[in-house]
Amino acid sequence: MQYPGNLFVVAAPSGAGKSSLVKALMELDQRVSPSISHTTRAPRGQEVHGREYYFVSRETFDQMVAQDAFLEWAHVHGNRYGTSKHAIEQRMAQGADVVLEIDFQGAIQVKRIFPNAVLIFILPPSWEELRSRLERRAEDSADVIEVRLKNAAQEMAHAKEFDFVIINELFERALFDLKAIVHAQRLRFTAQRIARSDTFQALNIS
Ligand SMILES: Nc1nc2c(ncn2[C@@H]2O[C@H](COP(=O)(O)OP(=O)(O)O)[C@@H](O)[C@H]2O)c(=O)[nH]1
Ligand SMILES: Nc1ncnc2c1ncn2[C@@H]1O[C@H](COP(=O)(O)OP(=O)(O)O)[C@@H](O)[C@H]1O
Repeated sequence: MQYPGNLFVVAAPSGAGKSSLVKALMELDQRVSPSISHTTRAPRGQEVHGREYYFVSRETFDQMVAQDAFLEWAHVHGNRYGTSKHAIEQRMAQGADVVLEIDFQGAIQVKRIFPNAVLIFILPPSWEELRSRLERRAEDSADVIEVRLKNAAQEMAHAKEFDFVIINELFERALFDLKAIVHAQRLRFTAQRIARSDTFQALNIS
């Protein structure tokens, strides 16, 4: 499937820093817009329905699955998460760059539908640091943190299926890497458009 904007998919084990990095990217770059997923997980302290996620019941989620409303969806850490077609289609049709913050299963589904999607995996610098970030974030119970750490190894085994891997040790350095990937993709996209169209004419370049 072709689309006029760029699609970036960011995945990482819980606590590696993907939400912080994506948020910082969007503050610096107004051309990137987020996709708001649906989830059956309960909201955390500061989360707002329609901002971080659409928090829905399992029944509503299953109904949406039955209606084919999701581009992709997956079971993650005991809950369901999905990208609704509605969340991204309009912005993509307008040519916006959209960033999906989803798990590796979703990322692989998206790449099948949109082969030009850029898959970016964020790794923590160490296991100790991953655990201490989850603990310092102080949003999840000890049980939930253990489930997330247990799932992290399996998630990280899929990093090799991604186009880019960023190690989020120093935050500013990782943000620089993420900006560089977005920038490089835009340049590649321009080259692809020129290769398949009369872009020289459209730009008035003779
Ligand atoms: N497949 C899929 N995964 C999602 C979606 N939205 C969020 N996720 C992933 O679900 C996992 C859990 O997300 P969340 O509960 O917000 O916890 P966090 O990873 O600690 O921020 C993360 O790997 C998210 O990237 C989605 O729409 N589809
Ligand atoms: N490079 C970093 N160094 C130290 N702490 C970080 C770094 N990146 C993110 N964090 C912190 O780690 C915690 C987890 O980050 P978050 O973005 O919520 O991760 P994720 O979305 O991958 O679960 C947050 O408290 C965040 O402020």
